[in-house]
Amino acid sequence: MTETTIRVSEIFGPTIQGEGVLIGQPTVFVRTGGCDYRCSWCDSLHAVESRFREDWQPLSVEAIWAEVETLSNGKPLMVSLSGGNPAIQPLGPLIAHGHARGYRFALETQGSVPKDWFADLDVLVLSPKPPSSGMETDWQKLEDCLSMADGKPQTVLKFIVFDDADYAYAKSAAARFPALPVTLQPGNHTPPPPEEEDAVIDLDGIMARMHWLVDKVMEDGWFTARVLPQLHVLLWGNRRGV
Ligand SMILES: C[S@@+](CC[C@H](N)C(=O)[O-])C[C@H]1O[C@@H](n2cnc3c(N)ncnc32)[C@H](O)[C@@H]1O
Ligand SMILES: Nc1nc2[nH]cc(C(=O)O)c2c(=O)[nH]1
Ligand code: SF4
Ligand SMILES: [Mg+2]
Repeated sequence: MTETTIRVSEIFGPTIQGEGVLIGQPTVFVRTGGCDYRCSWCDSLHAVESRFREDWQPLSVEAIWAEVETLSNGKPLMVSLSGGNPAIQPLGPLIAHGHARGYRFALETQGSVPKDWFADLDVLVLSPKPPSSGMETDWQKLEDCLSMADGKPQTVLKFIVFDDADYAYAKSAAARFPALPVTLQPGNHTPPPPEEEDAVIDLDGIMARMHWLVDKVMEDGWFTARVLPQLHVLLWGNRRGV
């Protein structure tokens, strides 16, 4: 038994990873509760805002693991750690527990809270936030995240792009870390009210921004970047738990 408790908003899957370099890969999500950011367009407010706190459960590693094993039918796969900011939770023991059973771990974070256990991950997705989010990037913290990872996990940058200013941010942030692969993801303007499970998505808007972003990247000649939609949003809209 470990003493660790982790604040969990939801555990779901298996589903496909809908975003970034692992797009399409089967995975179970462990979404932690709580975030040090408040992005204007956050699509996961049910795991961010403190008014949903009572829905977040403090769970032991064993309890989380029982759910992951049930969902994956005991077959090792990639576990996606998201949130909220999963970096504010003590996830080291969970990662060790899963690795011992043949599972792998990818973490999604904005890069504001470095942790030494980042080095134990298989994939680290850093998604620093562009101007449209209303957040400020602490570049030192982002660099500290990379130092903690110590070159061990596959590390990638994922930028959300709504407009020209976001694109310029992605371009200059990527230039700071020339060794890291980049994915660009058009923003989804219609995060659902967290109370509403099935809010209608602005599919035309998402497709228009995807086209705009592809054109932009081609015109700019940024041929090392990958442009990807949120596949799960195209398939299932803003539904939770998919
Ligand atoms: C909900 S966040 C949780 C992990 C971490 N807090 C972060 O932001 O990286 C998971 C991913 O969704 C992205 N995301 C959040 N809201 C979005 C939106 N409205 N449109 C597109 N991507 C969004 C984030 O940038 C991040 O890459
Ligand atoms: N299928 C699926 N893919 C995802 N990629 C990132 C997600 C997230 O909310 O962190 C997410 C999610 O919630 N579902
Ligand atoms: S950092 Fe991630 S979880 Fe936190 S508010 Fe921004 S998008 Fe949402
Ligand atoms: Mg999401």
